[in-house]
Amino acid sequence: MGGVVADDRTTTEFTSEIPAIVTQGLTRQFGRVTALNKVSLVVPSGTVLGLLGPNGSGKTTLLSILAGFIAPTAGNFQLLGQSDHSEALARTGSLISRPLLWPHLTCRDNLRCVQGITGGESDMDEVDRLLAEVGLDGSATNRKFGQCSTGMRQRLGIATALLGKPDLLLLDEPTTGLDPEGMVEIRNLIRELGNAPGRSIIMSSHLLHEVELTCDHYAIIFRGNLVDQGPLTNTPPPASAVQLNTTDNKRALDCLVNKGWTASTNSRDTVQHQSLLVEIQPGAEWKVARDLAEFGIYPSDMRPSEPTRFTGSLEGKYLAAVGRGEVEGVQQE
Ligand SMILES: Nc1ncnc2c1ncn2[C@@H]1O[C@H](COP(=O)(O)OP(=O)(O)OP(=O)(O)O)[C@@H](O)[C@H]1O
Repeated sequence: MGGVVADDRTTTEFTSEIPAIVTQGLTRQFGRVTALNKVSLVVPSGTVLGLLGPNGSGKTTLLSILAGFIAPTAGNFQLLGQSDHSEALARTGSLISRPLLWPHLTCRDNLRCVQGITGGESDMDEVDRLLAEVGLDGSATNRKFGQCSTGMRQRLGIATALLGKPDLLLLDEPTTGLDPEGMVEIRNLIRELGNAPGRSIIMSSHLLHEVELTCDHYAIIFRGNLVDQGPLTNTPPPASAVQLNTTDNKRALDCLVNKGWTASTNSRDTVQHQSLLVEIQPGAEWKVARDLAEFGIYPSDMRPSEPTRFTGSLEGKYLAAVGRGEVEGVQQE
């Protein structure tokens, strides 16, 4: 696979103070369905942000609004620091659905056609550079699109998004439908693309580990609501966790969070159903019990939790955010 052409400067030097994207109260109705509900998201410049959420949570809707394909019902957003999006959209590349190109044309001719359609001059240097960048150089260049594998088609789709050297890339589930090897290749490609100076990327995914492997920021969207966002740090998992139940888990969760505990509903708990999971240091169960007792809440059941349920990981953040959404009754209207 060809590498991304980058100069000596580091990404950090290019990281602008101006975020790549700022949305304020972004809302989109489809009839009675609220696909997106007052989403206020910040994507720092120069980052690769993973937009996580279960099926139907609003990821495609958000990306489609940012790409200028559909309008929000309410709210607004700045793209590359600009509220007037036309200029910023010229610096934005997107791959929102599967690439639908011409099956009887080669990869090279397909890319050249898209270059023409999107207003670029015929620039074969750019076409060949992009084919190399996404790993479609060599014999792949002249393969007909209809004879390409799903992974190759996806690469060509990404190449179309890269036309015009965009500063911002919007990729909707770029690894969906690929075999494991193809997934790894596309993830590596996205990481490489994200290393280009000043470039920001949002990729949606419903795979936690994919976002962990590929991205440096995350945002979690649940039933149209943004429930968490932040940087992805490689913090080691906490030493321990405890699972507990009370007569009012919703109130107990609020109390624990107020007391500074990292706690969530344990949605993997198929036995106790919606018990709580609290991140603790070994032997600190008594502190949790003490803090709950302050609110007159007494755990009916406390037990050590499996290590995979630790809440410091992205999985923990996801379960906590989705758990909060469920506890708070986040709904699609
Ligand atoms: N054009 C449309 N007309 C009606 N409802 C729509 C339309 N587009 C999306 N929706 C609804 O909006 C909600 C969010 O859909 P969206 O496709 O944005 O979610 P998603 O997170 O991208 O899901 P997936 O991972 O399955 O692609 C869903 O309830 C969906 O049915």
